Amino acid sequence: MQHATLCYLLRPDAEQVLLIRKKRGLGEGKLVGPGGKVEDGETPGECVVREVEEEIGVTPRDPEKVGEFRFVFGEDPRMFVHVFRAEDFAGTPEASPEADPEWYDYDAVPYDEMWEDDRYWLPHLLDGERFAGEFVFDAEGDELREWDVETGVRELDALRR
Ligand SMILES: Nc1nc2c([nH]c(=O)n2[C@H]2C[C@H](O)[C@@H](COP(=O)(O)OP(=O)(O)OP(=O)(O)O)O2)c(=O)[nH]1
Repeated sequence: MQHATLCYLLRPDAEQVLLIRKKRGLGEGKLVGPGGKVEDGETPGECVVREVEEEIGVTPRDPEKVGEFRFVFGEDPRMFVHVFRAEDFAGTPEASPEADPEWYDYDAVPYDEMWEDDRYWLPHLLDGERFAGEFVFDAEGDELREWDVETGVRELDALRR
C-alpha cells in the first residue's frame, strides 16, 4: 500500500492549527495538513519534514507521530497515512505552487471544506490524543461509507500488521 504523511503545525497557546488549501494532487481544493507520499528509502519522519519544507517552506522540529489511518476507496486500499504534530518549526509559512497556508482557531476549523473523515480524528489530535482509524469511501472517493477510530492508542503502526 502507498504510504503518506500529514503534518499539523500547532500554536498551542493561541489554540491555532495551520492548514493548507491543496492546489494539486489527491484532495485538490480541500483544506488539509501539509504532507505527501513517502518515497522509496525514506521513513515517514523524513518524509513529513521534506513535504512540509516543499509545500510551505518551513522546517518542523521534532514532529511527533500521533496517529495513523488507512484510507480505502471501494475495495482498493489507497493510502496508509502517518499523522504528525509539531509545535516548533523554523521559518514562516509561505504559499507554494502546491499549497496556500493559513492559521485556524481550534474551534473554527472548517470541517466541511476538508476530507469527510477529518472531523472524526483531527479533534483528537487537537486535544493531544493519539489515534488510529480506518475510513472506507465509495470507489470514487466522494462519500465516506464506513469508519472506525480508536483513541488513546499507545502503540502506533498497529494497523500495518
Ligand atoms: N486530511 C486528509 N489527508 C488525506 C486523507 N487521505 C489522504 O491520502 N490524505 C493525504 C495524505 C497525503 O498527504 C496526501 C496524498 O498524497 P498526494 O498524492 O496528494 O501527495 P502529493 O500531492 O504531495 O504528491 P507527491 O508530491 O508526494 O507526489 O493526501 C484524508 O482522508 N484526510
